[in-house]
Amino acid sequence: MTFRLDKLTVRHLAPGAPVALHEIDLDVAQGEQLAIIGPSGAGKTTLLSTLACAHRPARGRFTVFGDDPWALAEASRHRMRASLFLAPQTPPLPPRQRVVTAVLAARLPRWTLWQALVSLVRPLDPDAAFDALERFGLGDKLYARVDRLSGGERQRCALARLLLSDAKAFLVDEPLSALDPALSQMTLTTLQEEAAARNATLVCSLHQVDMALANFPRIVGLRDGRVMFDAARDQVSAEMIAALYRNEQAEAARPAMHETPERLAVGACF
Ligand SMILES: Nc1ncnc2c1ncn2[C@@H]1O[C@H](COP(=O)(O)OP(=O)(O)OP(=O)(O)O)[C@@H](O)[C@H]1O
Repeated sequence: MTFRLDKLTVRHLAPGAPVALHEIDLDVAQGEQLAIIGPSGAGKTTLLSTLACAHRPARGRFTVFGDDPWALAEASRHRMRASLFLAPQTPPLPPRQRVVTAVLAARLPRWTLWQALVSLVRPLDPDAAFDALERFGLGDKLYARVDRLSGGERQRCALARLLLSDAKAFLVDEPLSALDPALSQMTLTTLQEEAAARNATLVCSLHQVDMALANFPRIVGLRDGRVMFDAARDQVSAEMIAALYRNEQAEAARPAMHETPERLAVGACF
């Protein structure tokens, strides 16, 4: 089992921040691939960073590869984190770095300090970086500067890092937000093929419900920090999706579209 969450509650540290995840139950087996969907603010990013051991839960039980990360010594937790690759929505890549160096940074945990320093000046394995970039259609950007990449190129550059990591679980936050449909499909296919090839677990948050349903066997719907459903994709109905994305505030503010004759008549009288 990669992740086991039992009634997990997570609160952000900011003063007055509301609970971001409420009593989440979630088991994810090693090698499983699932998509997390839900409206903005549902808690998708918080869930992914909790799985990456970046947020200490407030309550509940949480294990990663069978261990509670927050019961481990810091050094052991750090080693555990090296098996978890979190790809944030906005990747924190050094802007002035060359793409090749940024991608090879995935190898840092395996390198000595000397190798890391040498690679900053003369990249140690540019062929590996090229191969990883090429799988995301970015081979021609190998020696470009990170701050000259488009938003979508930067996102894929960060995902190319994932291919060079030793991670056993990929936690990918909205990887398609800056990509056109063809690149979106290529990106998901590459992530899924890599995960399957090394039996890594893939948890991916997506705003594109159609892409989630077309590509992932298991779908978790999050709303207001709660799991609304956790189902095989063929069990996810249009009604479940509509309920997940129902915008209560907008509905309350919108005037009724189809007034009944009685209500119209009453309105006309007063
Ligand atoms: N650093 C933070 N401090 C305080 N509250 C936060 C912080 N980050 C997120 N939140 C709050 O936690 C809740 C969940 O946010 P989160 O970013 O996990 O949602 P999301 O589903 O990923 O949203 P989106 O689809 O817009 O990226 C929201 O109410 C958000 O305002």
